[in-house]
Amino acid sequence: MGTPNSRSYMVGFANHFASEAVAGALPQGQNSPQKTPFGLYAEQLSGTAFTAPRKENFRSWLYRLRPSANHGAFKPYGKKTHLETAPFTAPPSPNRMRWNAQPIPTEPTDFIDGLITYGGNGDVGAGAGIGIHVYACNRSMERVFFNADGEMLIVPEQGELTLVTEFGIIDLEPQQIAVIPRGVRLRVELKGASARGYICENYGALFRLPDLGPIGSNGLANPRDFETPVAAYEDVDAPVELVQKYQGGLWTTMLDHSPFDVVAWHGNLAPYRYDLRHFNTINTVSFDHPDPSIFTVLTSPTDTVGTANCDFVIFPPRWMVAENTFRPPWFHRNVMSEFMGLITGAYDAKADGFSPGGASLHNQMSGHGPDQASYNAAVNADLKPHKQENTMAFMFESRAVIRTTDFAMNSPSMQLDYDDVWSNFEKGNPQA
Ligand SMILES: O=C(O)Cc1cc(O)ccc1O
Ligand SMILES: [Fe+2]
Repeated sequence: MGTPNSRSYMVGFANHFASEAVAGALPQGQNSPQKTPFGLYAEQLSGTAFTAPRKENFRSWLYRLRPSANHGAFKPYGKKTHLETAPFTAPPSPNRMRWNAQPIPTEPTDFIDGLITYGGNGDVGAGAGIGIHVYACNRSMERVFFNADGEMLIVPEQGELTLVTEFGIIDLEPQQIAVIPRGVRLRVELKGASARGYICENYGALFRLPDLGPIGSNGLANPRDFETPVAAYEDVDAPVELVQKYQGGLWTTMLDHSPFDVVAWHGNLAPYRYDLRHFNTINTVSFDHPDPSIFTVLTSPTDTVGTANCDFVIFPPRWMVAENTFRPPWFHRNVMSEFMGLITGAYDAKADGFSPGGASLHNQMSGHGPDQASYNAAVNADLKPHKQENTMAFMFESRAVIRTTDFAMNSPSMQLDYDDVWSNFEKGNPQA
């Protein structure tokens, strides 16, 4: 399949965009005229209920060569994968967990077959919670995928990708992220020999920018740094497999044409990418280590104000200037559950053992914080301004406990001695 070459983006977050790959393809002044330009098929794609309040309402109109209804029955995918979906039924573990990176497969493996679920929470059927996956693959997809269960936040750690979508084409590299809305057809192509990264599958409310409160009207992830591709389409009449994830199961059917046949579209539901290096980091210039919510890039809220279905939080390069302060993350026990990954470099709370492609899970109320080497270095540090460089860690933080899969629990990459990073701290001495 040939990939069209156009690579242009429109900027802004949740904008109402309009884009046409062929001039005149978008109907003017209405969505579904009796006869559309060029005989294209008008189709609405809804990301929220028709009746969602206007500021929460996301939908787009697509104008395509064929209706996407033009397909046969889906059959169960058949092949065994490591993909799982909430509700996760294994008893949740109170233990802290950490994993080394998953190896790149040796067998030919594309993005679909390279998905490995670590865990998640909530219930896909109820539209709440998240699934947490890693992808590790060594082949471009020669088929098409869509996820009916939720939007996908893709966080590459290794390897550049081309994301061919119904809305256009996104180039994606480590330190950038992309969000693919629920249902949007996707072909993940590799630019190099392999690729690896993380995925947060969001069954709940759509990701959005967090409120800024007293920070004001600018800062953190700025809306203009989000990029949505312009319309680009394939006119290919050849068989192609279409795989969907539906209520946790994978299903497959054959199409006789490329589903990337959207010539024009308009609306506010569309894939986007964001470069984490554009994050405008806000932090203390006086003392103490603030809560990590200052690093929130995107949030999926719940009905309980301030209590997220998922916060996507990053730990970007930044100046550390706090005076008379223990600068790394403190010891803490959190009501929210924390899944972390590392895109590059080292993380300031973990001197070693947490490596790029690796992961950690600190579930609700589990005590965690700096390891001993990080602690000792921080209490003895000369507190001059210090630039924390070459680092990019992230966290998927969620209101509900993250239940792990059997695969994650039994993976050889799991570090069975993780508890030891906190076992040898010297006792405090109030008598001293
Ligand atoms: O546990 C972690 O490393 C993530 C984290 C970072 C931080 O700066 C404060 C709290 C927190 O949970
Ligand atoms: Fe934490």
